[in-house]
Amino acid sequence: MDQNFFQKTPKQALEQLQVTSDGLTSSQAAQRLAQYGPNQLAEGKKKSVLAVFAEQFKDLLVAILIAAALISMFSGNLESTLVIFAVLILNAILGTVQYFKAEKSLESLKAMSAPSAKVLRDGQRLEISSDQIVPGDIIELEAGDLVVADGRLLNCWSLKVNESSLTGESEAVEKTNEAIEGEQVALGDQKNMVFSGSLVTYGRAVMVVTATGMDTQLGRIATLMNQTQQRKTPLQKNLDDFSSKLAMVIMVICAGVFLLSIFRSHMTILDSLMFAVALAVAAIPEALSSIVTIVLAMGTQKMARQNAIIKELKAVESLGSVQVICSDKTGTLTQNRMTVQNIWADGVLTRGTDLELANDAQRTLLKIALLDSDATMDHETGASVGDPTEVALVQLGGRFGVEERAYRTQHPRLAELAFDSDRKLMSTLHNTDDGPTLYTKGAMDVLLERSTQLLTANGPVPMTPELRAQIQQVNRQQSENGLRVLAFAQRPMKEARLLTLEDETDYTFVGLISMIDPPRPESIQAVADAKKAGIRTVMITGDHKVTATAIAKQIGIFGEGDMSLDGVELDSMSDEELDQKLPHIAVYARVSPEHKIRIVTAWQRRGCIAAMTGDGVNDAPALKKADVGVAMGITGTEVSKDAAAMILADDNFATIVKAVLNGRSVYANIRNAIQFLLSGNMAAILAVIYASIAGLSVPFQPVHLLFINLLTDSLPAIALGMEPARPGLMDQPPRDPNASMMDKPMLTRVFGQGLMIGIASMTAFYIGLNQSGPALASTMAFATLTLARLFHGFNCRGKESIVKLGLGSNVYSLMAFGVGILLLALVLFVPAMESLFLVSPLNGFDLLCVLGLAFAPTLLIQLTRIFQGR
Ligand SMILES: Nc1ncnc2c1ncn2[C@@H]1O[C@H](COP(=O)(O)OP(=O)(O)OP(=O)(O)O)[C@@H](O)[C@H]1O
Ligand SMILES: [Ca+2]
Repeated sequence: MDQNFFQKTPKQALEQLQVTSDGLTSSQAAQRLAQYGPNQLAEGKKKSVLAVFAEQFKDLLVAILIAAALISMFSGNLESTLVIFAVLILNAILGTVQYFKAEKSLESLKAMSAPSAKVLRDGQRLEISSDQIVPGDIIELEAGDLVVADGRLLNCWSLKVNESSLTGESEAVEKTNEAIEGEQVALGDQKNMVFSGSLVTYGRAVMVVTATGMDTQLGRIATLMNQTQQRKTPLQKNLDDFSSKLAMVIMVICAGVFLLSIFRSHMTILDSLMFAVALAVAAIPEALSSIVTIVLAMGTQKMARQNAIIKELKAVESLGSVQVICSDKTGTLTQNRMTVQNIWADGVLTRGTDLELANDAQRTLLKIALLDSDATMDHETGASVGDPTEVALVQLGGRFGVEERAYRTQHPRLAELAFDSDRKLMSTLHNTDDGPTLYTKGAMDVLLERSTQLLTANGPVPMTPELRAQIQQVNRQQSENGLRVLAFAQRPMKEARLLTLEDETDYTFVGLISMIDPPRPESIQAVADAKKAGIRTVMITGDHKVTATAIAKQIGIFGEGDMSLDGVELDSMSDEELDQKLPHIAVYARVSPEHKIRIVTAWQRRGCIAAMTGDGVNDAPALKKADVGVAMGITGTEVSKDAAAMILADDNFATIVKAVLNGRSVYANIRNAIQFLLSGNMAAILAVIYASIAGLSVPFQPVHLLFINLLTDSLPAIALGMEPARPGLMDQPPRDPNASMMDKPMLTRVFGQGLMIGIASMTAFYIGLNQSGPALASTMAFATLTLARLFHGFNCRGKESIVKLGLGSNVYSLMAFGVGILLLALVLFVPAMESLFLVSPLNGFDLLCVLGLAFAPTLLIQLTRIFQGR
């Protein structure tokens, strides 16, 4: 295809792409999708099943196991060798399956958060996933959108685009739709083209797609993007670190045990080696890292079902330790359903419900409200499209039987300056009976400052300090009731022409309209829940300070000793002063997105983990800076979603608090699972070390330990990961984000519980030894160790006794226990297993001993808890 679309006029571009201004037909689109493929960048080649399978063997542990298998083979124990290899292969298969499952779940999360585009097809405006876009599609762009394909601009209104991902230039570029002459024009100078990967920072436009997927400029320069590669979370990195340290310690101990066996117990080298191998196998927690991954993945899936879509796995962990949530007001804490309450013009305040248009000033106010707005409404059904603030205005028009559509056809819009939250104004230019007039609406304080006149029923009068004070008085009174106040003004223009920001001055102030945006009922509960959980909620809003404070009081964010700041006050504060007041500032009002970075940085300077919400284009940097950046799924811009770590599918503040609860419970569950696995391993380690010091034979064969570590221990560990959130979890302060999971209490528990289970196993060993010999001793020790660890699963569900926890409150743990018993019975009682698992038959007495000894540690732990009233 001819690439030089910049030389063509919009009409020529449409012709060449064979599309009308109604967009492609759906059959055309389907055909082009088949021809050009989905609009996405090729990701780094996916790993093949075989490669992933092979990877499972690249592990220190596996090397040790292979060594064990070889040693077994040379000692004439071929069955053992076969079992070890079988187990290794089984483990590798499980690991492979789990890798692809985790990848799939990550992909489905990614699909949920994929950018969308507003496209015109069959003359209809649709919102579709960006990968469905094809060449020839007509796409609408507005501030906050990501450009998802390359395209020629057909029409644009003050469009500014940030192309830094392509050109490295961080300043936004202004675009036009005029054709450009010349053959060779650098990308940066193709002002009538937009490119995939850029961000719309300002204005609006309509483009026709000229290239998609790998045909885009980004596709050409992009080295293969390996987006599916998941980065490890801090916890996973910590555990990797722990594992490698553990491996070192184990090797040292193994060497010690080996030498001890040879020199003190005068064992053969082969037998001594078996000791060392048993110890290594006993100590290495094979299943640990996969179990952490599984629990994290299950956690994100649960969160997604509750409307919190996790984009970065590490957000799950950070959520669990969040100490402060900085939230937008409008739409997140409040319903974003605005209804006009009062209007003020020409010195008269009237209720929105019972007002009649008494004079010209009021009529002008309504006219500006309807013309200087993009919202539309079907006045029969009440269905509306657009920004809720503007919908409220259109609704107001409806109450007088004035329909915005009729007005807008009568006075077409000649030019506009779009709303942005930095400026807090929106302006449009129209032809009126008095010639071209600029209409502006926006924040009261901004607009009043720029007004030199006031419109009365008898025409404009000069603005005096008294009039100003009167308007401010009305504004304050409205805001104190939590109403959002919008101001309206106009300005005659000499000629109809394109607007610049300098035109927004020298206004005739027309009036005020105040509207109510009630808090979401769930917000009040969620803020209270967060508070109980030691989490501070802070409101950050573009709205007026008085309005914001009134709402913050209603929701429970603003309490005794708290204060509110506005953007100007924040600017005048030094960092030291801010740091000092920070804990008491409940509301930041009239802030621009740049302030958000300063606020989040201040909290982080205190060492706090901060979550921050954002929806606009300019919120992206703050979302990236926060520990958990939270974007709005419904009202959020694509740019903000791109920058966030979590997306709220329902825009609801309460969902953040729910996600925090889930984050905490995932962390607690992982900790319990780790404690379970490590204490079980500790039992085996202590038993093996004891046997080697006492000069006994090896209590466990490698195959025994593998059976426990990979099968009977994995199930309860996963069940622990599925433990439902404890009711008291949100009554505690957040955990210290810097504290290691392997803290002293944890290690003490691991050692203590491991010691108990180890003693039980060795007692069984001695009983077997006395009854018959090493073969029975080893079988009894193995059976006791397995069973005791299965029982121990119940102890690790929490710190409370099982009476308090309720045996049935985690059915998975019961199921895991049942399956574990079944597997053990299979090994002990099916004759064919005897030679494979090196077990000898147990009689009734042996079984009774095993049962009693295996249950003893759990009984002891549970009784202690009951006596302690836990
Ligand atoms: N569509 C609009 N046209 C003109 N002015 C607007 C419009 N929407 C909001 N404003 C004004 O700009 C101010 C800031 O709006 P902005 O959207 O940045 O924040 P917000 O939605 O009020 O609060 P939050 O940041 O909590 O979502 C508002 O208080 C209002 O005065
Ligand atoms: Ca906002």
